[in-house]
Amino acid sequence: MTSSILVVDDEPRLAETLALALEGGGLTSEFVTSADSALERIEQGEFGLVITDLRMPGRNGRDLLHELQSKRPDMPVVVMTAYASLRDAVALVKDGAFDYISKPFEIDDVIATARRALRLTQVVNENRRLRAELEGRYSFGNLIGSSPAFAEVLRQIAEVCESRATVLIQGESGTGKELVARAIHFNSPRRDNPFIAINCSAIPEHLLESELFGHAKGAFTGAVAAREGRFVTANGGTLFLDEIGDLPASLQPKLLRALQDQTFEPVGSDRSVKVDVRIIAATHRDLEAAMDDDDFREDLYYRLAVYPIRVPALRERAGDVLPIASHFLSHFAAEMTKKISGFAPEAEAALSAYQWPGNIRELQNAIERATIVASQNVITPQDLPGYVTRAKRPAATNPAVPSDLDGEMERIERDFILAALQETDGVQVKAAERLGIAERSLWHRIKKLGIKIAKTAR
Ligand SMILES: Nc1ncnc2c1ncn2[C@@H]1O[C@H](COP(=O)(O)OP(=O)(O)OP(=O)(O)O)[C@@H](O)[C@H]1O
Repeated sequence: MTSSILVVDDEPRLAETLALALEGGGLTSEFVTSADSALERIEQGEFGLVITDLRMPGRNGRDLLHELQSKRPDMPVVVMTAYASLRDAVALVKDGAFDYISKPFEIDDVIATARRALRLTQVVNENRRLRAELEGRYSFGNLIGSSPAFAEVLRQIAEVCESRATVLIQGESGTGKELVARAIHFNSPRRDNPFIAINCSAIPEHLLESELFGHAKGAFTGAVAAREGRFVTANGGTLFLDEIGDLPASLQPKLLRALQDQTFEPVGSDRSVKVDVRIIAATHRDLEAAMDDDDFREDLYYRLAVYPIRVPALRERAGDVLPIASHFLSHFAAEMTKKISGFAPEAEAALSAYQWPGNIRELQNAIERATIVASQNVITPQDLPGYVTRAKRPAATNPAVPSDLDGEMERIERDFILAALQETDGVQVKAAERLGIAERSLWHRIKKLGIKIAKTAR
């Protein structure tokens, strides 16, 4: 038990009395009478605190502290000493002991010190547990997918995670861009420092600057106190700028400078702040098209895209649909305590055939809903949303190898765009939504493919 205390004193009577007194205070404790037996005991059991006498024959309290610092760096050690060697005890606290107790002591003081030390152990353990959980959650193991398109993403994560290079993650909504960013952070040397995410499109323009860079007291109405921005909160770690394509033009130069020099001034302040932050940005927008339209600064784009990663849409990694669906099914079935063993073959066929314009997020929602409505021990097509089972697509078994891949791809793209426009009566915003792409990107494709839209249909 990590809340147990080990008392070490060469005077057996004193050691026993202290151990009993601690027990009397509601704490668990044991005692030993030498540093050697203490080390042996610690090897066998879990202790949350060691209280040791300083002067002992053989290895003394100082030796024990040093030994524990290398073997169990998180274990707090409290040293006890008679008044005459108080200076030594104070020196040991500077050296890393948690605290000291001078003999003779008041037992209540010892209990209070022990409680404080045990609380520290608890916090350290809790922190370690949470970190292990987070690392587990974002380790590569939880990024599901083995299709060639996704394997390339995993390879890129592994390649870039060790460096501090700025990464630009591009991909449609719901493809897992944030998960990729987290995987990079939690596999980087910065993993013990914060991962801070901010969505540039969710915060009004006038607040975004202070959100990112902080503000001085009185910088604007309502700024009653100075506040640190996300750049400072993320110091030493990673700042994830989601939807960077929506960063207002007015803030782009300031971000560029922060990226170049790791320096900026909080709003309303002329004092520069220097930070050490790794930037990972993501967008579902076509930034190159935005650059062409002068919506996004070219210099900022190149600063961000030092290492670009493109996360494929789910329809480009069709082989991953069923493994990801099964992952979500086990998750939701466990959460809802339902016994569902898998998918009926017809349900699998429907899931595989559907295009998933909303990508993994759409798949996740569909599986959550299916788990709720399922009445058998497998998911049947009736449990899936109607638009999934109704969607028709020719079976892609043994497709003929085209002699002109580019032409063929354009034909497929044109067919999908025309179908979406037809379904949405030519309303481009809706068609783009249906296809899971930005309206601007749809417009570019329409232009590129020379698709003619009837005048009435816009
Ligand atoms: N490879 C994967 N394996 C398992 N789950 C995934 C994977 N990729 C994404 N997910 C899950 O899909 C959901 C959407 O992922 P995420 O939020 O990272 O997407 P996004 O691209 O950042 O979306 P948006 O652009 O809308 O912000 C999340 O619940 C995430 O856990």
